[in-house]
Amino acid sequence: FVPPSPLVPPSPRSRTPELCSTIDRSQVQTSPSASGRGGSSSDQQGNAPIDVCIENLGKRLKGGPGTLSRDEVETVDAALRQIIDHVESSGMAEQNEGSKGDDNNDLRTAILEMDGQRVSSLIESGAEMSESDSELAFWAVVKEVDRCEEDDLPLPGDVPVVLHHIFDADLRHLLTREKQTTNVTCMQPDEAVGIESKAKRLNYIMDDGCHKDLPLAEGRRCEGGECCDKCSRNIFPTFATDVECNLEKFPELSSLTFNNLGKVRTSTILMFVRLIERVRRTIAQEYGLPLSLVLPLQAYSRKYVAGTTQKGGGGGEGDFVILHTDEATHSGYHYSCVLYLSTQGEDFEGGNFVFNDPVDEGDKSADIYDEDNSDGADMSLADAIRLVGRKLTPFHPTKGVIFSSGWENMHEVETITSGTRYAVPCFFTTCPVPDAAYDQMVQGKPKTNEDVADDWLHLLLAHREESPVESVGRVKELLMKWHYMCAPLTSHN
Ligand SMILES: O=C(O)CCC(=O)C(=O)O
Ligand SMILES: [Fe+2]
Repeated sequence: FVPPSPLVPPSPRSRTPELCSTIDRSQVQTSPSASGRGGSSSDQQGNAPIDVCIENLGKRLKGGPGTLSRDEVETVDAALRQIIDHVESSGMAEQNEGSKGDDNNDLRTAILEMDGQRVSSLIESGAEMSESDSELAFWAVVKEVDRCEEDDLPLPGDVPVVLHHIFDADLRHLLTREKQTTNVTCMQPDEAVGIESKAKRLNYIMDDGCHKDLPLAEGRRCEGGECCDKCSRNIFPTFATDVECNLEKFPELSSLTFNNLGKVRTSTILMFVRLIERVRRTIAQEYGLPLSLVLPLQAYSRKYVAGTTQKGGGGGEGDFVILHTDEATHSGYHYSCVLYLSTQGEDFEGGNFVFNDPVDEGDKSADIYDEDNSDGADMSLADAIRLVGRKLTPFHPTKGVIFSSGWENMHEVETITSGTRYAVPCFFTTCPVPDAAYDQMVQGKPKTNEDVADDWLHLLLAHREESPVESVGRVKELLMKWHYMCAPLTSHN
């Protein structure tokens, strides 16, 4: 099978209109070949491309995702590519950065030499890893891991140190990108007594179609964890770059589980962990939780194929996901995320991710099934039963959505009508790991960077064939040690 290639034009992200205005506009021309996508509408309209680009960026900032037509996106894309080329070729970025440029050269040298201590001291004294530095560092780590494997050497402590700086930089970069947050009231099942409530709770357990009818009460349930009392939905149109999710570059991303890493290349394993760690840090930041308290419980690639039926529970191929609540699937799931590896409208059609909420009392116009509403009258009976009294908030899967896992965030995936859709659902808990669990491990909590490197090797990067029992034990240890592996020694407790 040929993995779909993400073809979305890079989004403006940190390329701000201010940057556009610092360069000589006369030098920036839209050439159709620059984007490889042919002429843009700006050519046809006869406008100066840079002005059209700024205008379109303004429109996008005001109106949010989906505001721009494909032609407008292409105009922005083509102009931005020109600007980036121009800035890079004239060395302008380096000049503007002044002495920081020297620091960054030192930083890049230290990264390429895999000198973790030097990277740390440069960063402590003010050097910053840019997006291109973190890419450089990522590939330097991949090379180092592969070299050690080839030469049968232990992994040096510098490897996790450099990885921690990449993770720090990733979050810093993400915080400058677009995020759309909707706050919602935390919800949990209402434990009310009474025959009617009991009957509804039983229906909810027995019949997936009755999920929406479960009586709810305000507040978080969060068994055993320390979730914050703020529930929300956060959409990140540029949570990851196209390159980071590229299935040609990281082919095994399309079917990855931590349980089966024996034949997965180092770069894919590291990119997967990097993305999950970015999610973990974003959750800690968004919900004001200590990072050590947020641990992944599950993360895997999920493939949806149009026209197929899901075999077995969770994760099996299929073409939709029924309305559900993640915390109902597992009481330890407190925060959820879905990352998208393929693009709606290019790799597949349909397949919206949809938040599905009860209609507020008195807001009949939001009800999808309204008898006075002609659309409702055209609905099949099955859809009418499914949708009566509900308000749907679909979003076109872009790069990532992060939300609290409780009943305030019931959601579903609409049927994929054509193509293949790849997603990475991941679920995080705030349940603390009891200290006794580490005492039972062959190597308990890591104490030095070399110990941390050893855990990276044995729990993720060893490329070992293993039995199902071994892999279950390894993944359990990996998840329990996640924070110790992904955050510097100073943040261990
Ligand atoms: O693929 C998606 O968009 C959502 C998947 C999901 O909700 C889940 O796996 O729990
Ligand atoms: Fe879900």
